[in-house]
Amino acid sequence: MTSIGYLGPKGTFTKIAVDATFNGEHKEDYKTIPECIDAVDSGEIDIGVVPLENAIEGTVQLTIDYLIHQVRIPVVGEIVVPIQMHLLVRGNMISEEAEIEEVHSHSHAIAQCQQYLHHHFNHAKVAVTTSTARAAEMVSNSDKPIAAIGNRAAASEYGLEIFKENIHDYPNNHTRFLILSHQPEKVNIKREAKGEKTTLLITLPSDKAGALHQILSAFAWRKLNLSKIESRPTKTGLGNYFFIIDVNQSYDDILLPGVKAELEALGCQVTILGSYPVYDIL
Ligand SMILES: O=C(O)C(=O)Cc1ccccc1
Repeated sequence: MTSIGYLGPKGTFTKIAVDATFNGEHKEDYKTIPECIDAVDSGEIDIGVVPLENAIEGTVQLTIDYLIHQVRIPVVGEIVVPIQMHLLVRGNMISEEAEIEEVHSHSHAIAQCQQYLHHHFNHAKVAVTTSTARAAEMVSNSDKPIAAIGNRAAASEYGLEIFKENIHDYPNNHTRFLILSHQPEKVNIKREAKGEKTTLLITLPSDKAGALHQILSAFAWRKLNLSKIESRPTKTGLGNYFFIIDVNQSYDDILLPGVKAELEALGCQVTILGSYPVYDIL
């Protein structure tokens, strides 16, 4: 049976992405994103699902950096999930905000509720956990007046109450999750894809004026639509960057190989991180 690893425990947003995309496969939770990625790389599991980018907070640096610098696993799919953050507490324990002494969650969840926390919980200690569901689990095991930021599935998984709904600072909140696998033939998804993407990792030749402009023109004159461009440090010194570019189409036989050849002729290094379908959970 195909096994799928995810950032756990049960009740994370990642688990919501997995449940909405895969059928009855064996699902294995991991405590951290690197542990999940390592497990795919070593073959302990067939497929891994990890968060990549949130509409409010941006890229999950841990995921992208781990995939660039530590472990290269092809991206075989993307899942886009709507995100609603709630404040979760143990039942019958808390009647007003002022009683809550600590708020726990994943750093990305805390960042998505920054304004809310600033206005309502300046009195409280805010603490980072490995995931939102881990925070919910901690709250359920504690007899202190503390709260977690997480989703409705975590509230029911750990028997918590929703003290305040929808505390994320901006309404159109979505997260992109990556499906990673060395064995694309094992990826069996129960949804229709809504499109295709290709993600490229590009290293520029050093100190060449106009290099980024030339890179972008290679896409532009072929009318290739880009949905994201981001720079990340190469970690070799200040001012050295990779560019990560998402193109809104699959790696075809003509256009994208043409871009790759053109960029290599300019002295760039080009790596294809994946060409994959996109699934939207609505
Ligand atoms: O901690 C979780 O529930 C995750 O899956 C990571 C995450 C955190 C915040 C928004 C989306 C995903």
